[in-house]
Amino acid sequence: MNSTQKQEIAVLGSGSWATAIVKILSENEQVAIHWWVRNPETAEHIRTYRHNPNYLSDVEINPARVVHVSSSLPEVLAPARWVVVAIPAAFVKEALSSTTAKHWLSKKVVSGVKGVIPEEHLLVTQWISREFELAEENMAVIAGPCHAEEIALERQSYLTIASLNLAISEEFARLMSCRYVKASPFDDLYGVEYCAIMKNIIAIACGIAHGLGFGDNFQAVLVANALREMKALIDAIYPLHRELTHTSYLGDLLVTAYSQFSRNRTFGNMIGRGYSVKSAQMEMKMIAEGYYAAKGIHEISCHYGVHCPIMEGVYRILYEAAPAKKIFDKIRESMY
Ligand SMILES: NC(=O)C1=CN([C@@H]2O[C@H](COP(=O)(O)OP(=O)(O)OC[C@H]3O[C@@H](n4cnc5c(N)ncnc54)[C@H](OP(=O)(O)O)[C@@H]3O)[C@@H](O)[C@H]2O)C=CC1
Ligand SMILES: O=C(CO)COP(=O)(O)O
Repeated sequence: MNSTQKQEIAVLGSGSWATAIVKILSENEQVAIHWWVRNPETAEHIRTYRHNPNYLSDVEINPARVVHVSSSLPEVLAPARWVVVAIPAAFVKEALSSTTAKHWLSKKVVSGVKGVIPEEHLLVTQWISREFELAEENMAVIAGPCHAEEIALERQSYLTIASLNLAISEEFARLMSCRYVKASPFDDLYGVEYCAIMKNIIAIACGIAHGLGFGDNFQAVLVANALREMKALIDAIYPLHRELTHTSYLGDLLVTAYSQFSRNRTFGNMIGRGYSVKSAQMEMKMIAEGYYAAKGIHEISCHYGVHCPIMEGVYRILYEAAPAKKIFDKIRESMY
């Protein structure tokens, strides 16, 4: 690429994370962003007023970088070399259903999604790679402890760009680095993607514990035990020497487990306080990915025969209406 050529990037999704990614990428004058926003009225609002009306609405959208906002997926994909997916996992299949392999030809795909594709038991990168006939080496994920709300405030944040192909992670990490974001390349694509999914379930567990009246002492032990659980499952699925103290595993778990911005923790807190799943979901304007992930990870851990008492407990509370207090009494006994 010569120095005047732009990096054409499609960003798919119009929630908080897609908006934050658009903001980060817009800091780089070498990029041209084509933004897919599913609702045509929202797209029109962004084109006219340069703000997403529904999420991170204080963020100003820079027209010099965001050159195209559209509800047509084929239109947005056509010019792009990179495609960033930031749609909650439960809706990815439906959202991409208007496209075929020909729309994705030669693209490099970066997933910002932290969830499993329902019923498929596949990570988002695996599903996209299979569905649109892309090599796994052309896939990457954006991970790390980073809440969209803090990106809106330009608070110093760290991201990990993981791919089987280090050249891709390095190139995209450069595009995602700016004054308030340091993005680093990494090679454990599937380990990072699985951990990012599991930490959302653990955050729900932390929220439930808080809602039930447990304190910080209990939560610290819950998180430490949960980290071992995550390691046992990921090592069974993708055996590899990995230090879970890396920012993209432990850091991501900590921010979601403890942050005031965490959707999953907020959702869990309501469950612990006695809300039904339906009423807690209705209270939330945003998506708690851990709700869907609890089912996917339950099925995957059963398949691999790995005992995950904390994540399993969350699954039983959310999907089998098991009483939270009873499940947490058992978890309390089993932890050390
Ligand atoms: N928020 C964050 O800080 C971070 C989020 N992530 C991940 O990013 C992904 C996206 O989450 P996030 O941006 O937070 O989500 P939000 O809760 O902010 O937004 C929800 C998004 O889901 C869309 N949506 C709702 N229902 C449907 C549907 N039926 N079909 C298609 N789309 C639908 C909404 O579209 P509409 O507005 O049109 O209804 C909206 O764009 C998740 O996997 C999350 O884990 C990762 C890192 C940080
Ligand atoms: O996946 C996310 C951030 O990593 C979003 O979930 P939380 O808002 O629960 O942290």
